[in-house]
Amino acid sequence: MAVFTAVSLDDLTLLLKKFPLGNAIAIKGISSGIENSNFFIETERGEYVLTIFENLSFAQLPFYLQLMRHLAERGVLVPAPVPDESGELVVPLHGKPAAIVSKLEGTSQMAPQPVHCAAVGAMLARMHLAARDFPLQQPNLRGLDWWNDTTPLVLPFLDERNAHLLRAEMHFQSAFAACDHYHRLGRGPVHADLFRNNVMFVGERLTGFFDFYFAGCDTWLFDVAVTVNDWCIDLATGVLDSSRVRALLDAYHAVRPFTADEQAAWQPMLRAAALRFWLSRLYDLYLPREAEMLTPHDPTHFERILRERIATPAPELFA
Ligand SMILES: Nc1ncnc2c1ncn2[C@@H]1O[C@H](COP(=O)(O)OP(=O)(O)O)[C@@H](O)[C@H]1O
Ligand SMILES: N[C@@H](CCOP(=O)(O)O)C(=O)O
Repeated sequence: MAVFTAVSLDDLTLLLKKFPLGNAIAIKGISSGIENSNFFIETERGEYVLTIFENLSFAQLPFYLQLMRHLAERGVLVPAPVPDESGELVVPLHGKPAAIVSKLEGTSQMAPQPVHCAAVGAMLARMHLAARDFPLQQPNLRGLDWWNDTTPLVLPFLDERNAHLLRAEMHFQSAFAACDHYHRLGRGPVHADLFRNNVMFVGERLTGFFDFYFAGCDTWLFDVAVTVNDWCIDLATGVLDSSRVRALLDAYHAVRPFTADEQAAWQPMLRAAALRFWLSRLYDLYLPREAEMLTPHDPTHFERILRERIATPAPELFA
């Protein structure tokens, strides 16, 4: 269930009067997704995706939609937002913010091979470079400040072993974020949630990244670590698969070469990326929002990955 706000063909017909897309032909709710109400829409100009934002406000949305537009204009494969007749990317629909973006071809590749990981690594590096001159600023809202705020909220729900892991990792990550080479890491707008379900492929051809609603400004290496921790692991154990890791990192490095500071920060960053999703999954499990309608993701998956990243030396970032 992922259509929280219903939209009829009549509603769409009215909405499209403000867009250069011709008349509405069809609308179909999309059943996957957990945050927003999404619809495939067919218009006289082609197929698009309509999103009603259930939790983000009008004020928060320009960062995400302008970033997608900025990237699309620079040839990065992301959905391009469609402006209405007055140039607005975000419009009201049933009292909530809504946007129309281009529909990506293809489906998610949930069992990626090295060839898919290489395509993701190269596009991620292109994205980081293309966003360097993006003028809007927003921090990663799921960064260290959020971890500091969230840790005391989830600690009471944890057994002693996990509470110890969380406290120790927060201590480690606070020290890491304060060290010199952390501050020398390249940074800019990052996707911050580039999991398998947020990338489309047709066969081995990557057709786009989507779901930019956790994007923010952070280190590029954090984005690489989030991506590797999902694309390059054995899902049952969290152990990194060396051929997929190599394919993703080498393809990234060929577009935006990693630095020595990034090499030094790589293992702590893989831990940071695991901690971020362990914490958000714990928070969603133990402190669900009132409107939450779906089964939360399993936090133990990222607890396992975090323990694994602490115990096992990280693969070389580059040769
Ligand atoms: N631009 C797009 N092109 C094609 N499909 C899309 C696009 N945006 C979303 N989708 C489809 O909608 C589903 C839910 O989108 P998602 O952004 O993950 O929702 P949520 O933000 O609610 O988690 C995706 O799994 C994908 O199938
Ligand atoms: N990738 C996150 C959850 C975010 O969900 P999405 O469907 O919006 O990508 C996780 O796995 O915890």
